[in-house]
Amino acid sequence: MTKVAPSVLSADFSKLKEEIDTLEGAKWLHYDVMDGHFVPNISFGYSILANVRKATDLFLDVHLMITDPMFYVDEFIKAGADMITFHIEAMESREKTMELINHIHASNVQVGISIKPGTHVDAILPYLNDVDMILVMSVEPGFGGQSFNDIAVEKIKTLNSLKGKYGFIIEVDGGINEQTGKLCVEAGCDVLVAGSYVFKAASRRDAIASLLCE
Ligand SMILES: O=C(CO)[C@@H](O)[C@H](O)COP(=O)(O)O
Repeated sequence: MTKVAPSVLSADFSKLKEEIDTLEGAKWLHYDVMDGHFVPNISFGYSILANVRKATDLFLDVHLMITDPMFYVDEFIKAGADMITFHIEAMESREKTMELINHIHASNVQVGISIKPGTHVDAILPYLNDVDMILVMSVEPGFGGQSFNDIAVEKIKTLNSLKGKYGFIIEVDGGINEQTGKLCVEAGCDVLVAGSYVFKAASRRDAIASLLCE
């Protein structure tokens, strides 16, 4: 069954708990961390994540769009992340990448690796046996409300053909709505991140339900 992970980046931060409580039907919450360096935007960090953790039992899917994930990762683990996804483009070597994956797993937190639209799937093939999730970005990371780039669909198809062998799941993020979500699910995607489509909907429950339909 497809999972929907509403992206809290599109919520009204002045009433975060109330906003999270409207997400009926979702089991995951996507939490975008932006450092103003890896991406040209700044969002929120681990202190707010700790408050989000207190406010909800949803699975906290933390997406680190930051230059130095190893430096900050323990803070996000302490704050209550259930899954931590970092970008392959932020990593300088295979050794450092494996060190980060093993470090996160040692704290019993799941690990994802993300690729930007311009990064080929080949970049993450060496890690498929070691991670729980691959996050395919369908927009350039940094901002909500952008249009879906269908380069993601081909990547999802490629990854889907390898899923059975390795056991990871596939998530897509950026420009997801009923139509683009359907394309991704048909290609083999397991988790749909949706920001503006859910938070701007007249009925958030209906928006989430429309993504859950297979
Ligand atoms: O990571 C990001 C943007 O960098 C996303 O999680 C966005 O928050 C998704 O927003 P929509 O494209 O669904 O509005």
